[in-house]
Amino acid sequence: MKLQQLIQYLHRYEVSSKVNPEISSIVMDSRKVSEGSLFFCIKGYTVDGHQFAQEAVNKGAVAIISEKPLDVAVPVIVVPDTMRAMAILADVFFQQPTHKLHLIGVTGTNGKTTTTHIIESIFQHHQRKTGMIGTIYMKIGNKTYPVKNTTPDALTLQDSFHQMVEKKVDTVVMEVSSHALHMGRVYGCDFDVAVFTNLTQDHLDYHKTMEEYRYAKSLLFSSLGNSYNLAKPKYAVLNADDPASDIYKRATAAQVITYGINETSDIMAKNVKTSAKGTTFDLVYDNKTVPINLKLVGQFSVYNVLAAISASYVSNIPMETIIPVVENMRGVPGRFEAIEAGQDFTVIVDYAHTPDSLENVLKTTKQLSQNNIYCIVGCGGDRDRSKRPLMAAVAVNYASKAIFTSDNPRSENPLQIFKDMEAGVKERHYEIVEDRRAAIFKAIDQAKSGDVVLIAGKGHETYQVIGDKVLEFDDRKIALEAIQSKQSS
Ligand SMILES: CC(=O)N[C@H]1[C@@H](OP(=O)(O)OP(=O)(O)OC[C@H]2O[C@@H](n3ccc(=O)[nH]c3=O)[C@H](O)[C@@H]2O)O[C@H](CO)[C@@H](O)[C@@H]1O[C@H](C)C(=O)N[C@@H](C)C(=O)N[C@H](CCC(=O)O)C(=O)O
Ligand SMILES: Nc1ncnc2c1ncn2[C@@H]1O[C@H](COP(=O)(O)OP(=O)(O)OP(=O)(O)O)[C@@H](O)[C@H]1O
Ligand SMILES: N[C@H](CCC[C@H](N)C(=O)O)C(=O)O
Ligand SMILES: [Mg+2]
Repeated sequence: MKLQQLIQYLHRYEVSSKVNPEISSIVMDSRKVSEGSLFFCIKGYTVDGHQFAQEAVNKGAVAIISEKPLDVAVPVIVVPDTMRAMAILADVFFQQPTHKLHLIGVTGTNGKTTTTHIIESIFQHHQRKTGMIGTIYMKIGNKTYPVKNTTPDALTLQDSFHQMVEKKVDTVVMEVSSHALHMGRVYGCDFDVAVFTNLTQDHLDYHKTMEEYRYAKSLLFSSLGNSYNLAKPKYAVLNADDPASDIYKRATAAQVITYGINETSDIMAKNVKTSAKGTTFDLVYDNKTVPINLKLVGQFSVYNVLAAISASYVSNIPMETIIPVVENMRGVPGRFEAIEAGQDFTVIVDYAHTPDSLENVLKTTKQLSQNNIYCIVGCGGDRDRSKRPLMAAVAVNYASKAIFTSDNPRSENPLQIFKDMEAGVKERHYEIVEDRRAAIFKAIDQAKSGDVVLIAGKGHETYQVIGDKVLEFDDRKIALEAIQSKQSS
């Protein structure tokens, strides 16, 4: 595509030259520039990408998109906001891939990764070729690709959609984080179905207030089509039991379908019964009632399943296809994942890293065992500090033995993170073991028959970030080592 053809999609810009080179790639990282690239200067949180313009030109960039005039030997297109320009041009450059896909976006504080996996599985069983983008990986069919963010920047995102279209994917299900909505990473995405899981405290380091956080999530619903198109109707799938849904309902012009357990909703679960073996409920929809038998445990799983059922049902997948898939779902990596090596106590690795998710998981754990519950928990550094005392309080309230340990301390001193956690706990019913491996070994060593050890916070993560070091670390492997070491001693 030629430069001048591409930039005509920008609303407001000034271009320093009429030169019209062919654009071979669009890039936001100077280290990835090659001959023929169009380079976007992005003011980041760490550095200002404008300082890499010359380096980009040296590497072969044939034009630069910038927020100020630059003294370089290639055309400079000055725009008010390079991030916005990048999202618009990425959509155009990759030939508006989301118009060719059935795109389902899932937002909410907890349950996005789990819900997207259930939706993916339903569509796959309906013989659809799927793509998935989220916290754990990007997937095309069953092939996985590593990711840096839950919802990637607009360039990576549109490039991924383009690759999916090339590989004949017809349906994409993706997690849409509040950061992404707020930063405009999903501008240009033509969502067909937007799903809301729930809203509880997280990310106040970034959004500052719950109102701002709630507002960021509303952007997914307000971006759904404003005029009704019979051939491609848009749907907002909302959790009737979460008060934020009232706001999202008003934010969207799309058809609204609700799901829930307590409030009357279009797709409802009644008579929910949870046990260690699974969960049963009556699925009530369209004046029908169908008994459901899940292998997934915990009431929170019912919500994720209802959200996935609703998103699939409005996408015209018959319930006869949907129901057996949800009944056979065995879970998602690092989400309530049991580590089994023949021991007589239960070890669960889970990604709970918010007060609400930790509470949900601990409640579920308590239903599974009358014996001691060990909870190993930490809080990530350089993230919402105000959730730390709340998470600590939840751990101490629900567990028989809480062990505070390091999660990803990042640039923070772990001792300061423990201090923030301890502020939420009145009595000292907890222990601090800074080294996560030692904490896991300690709990597993002490666990007796029938006890449960919950290792919370890192789930599928295979690393631990301490300072600027990214060290290999996988809760699941360490837990297995600890169980085996106990068995052989
Ligand atoms: C705060 C934040 O969101 N930061 C994102 C941001 O990084 P940044 O602003 O630090 O970038 P930067 O390093 O300052 O670089 C600025 C620009 O200069 C460029 N550059 C940089 C160096 C160089 O040599 N040459 C060069 O051109 C960079 O490519 C970039 O375009 O842009 C990067 C590229 O898109 C993101 O990967 C990065 O996410 C970081 C890793 C992050 O941790 N983000 C979190 C807060 C986040 O977004 N989380 C949500 C999930 C939350 C949840 O679900 O719980 C998510 O969607 O992942
Ligand atoms: N519907 C739910 N409500 C509350 N907690 C949940 C729910 N579903 C899962 N959880 C808990 O939250 C944790 C994270 O779940 P999941 O990874 O699906 O959420 P996510 O929204 O993708 O999180 P992230 O924002 O970090 O990507 C799980 O390990 C579990 O402890
Ligand atoms: N997407 C979440 C992941 C948190 C995972 C937890 N292990 C941590 O490092 O805090 C975040 O960036 O806040
Ligand atoms: Mg996720």
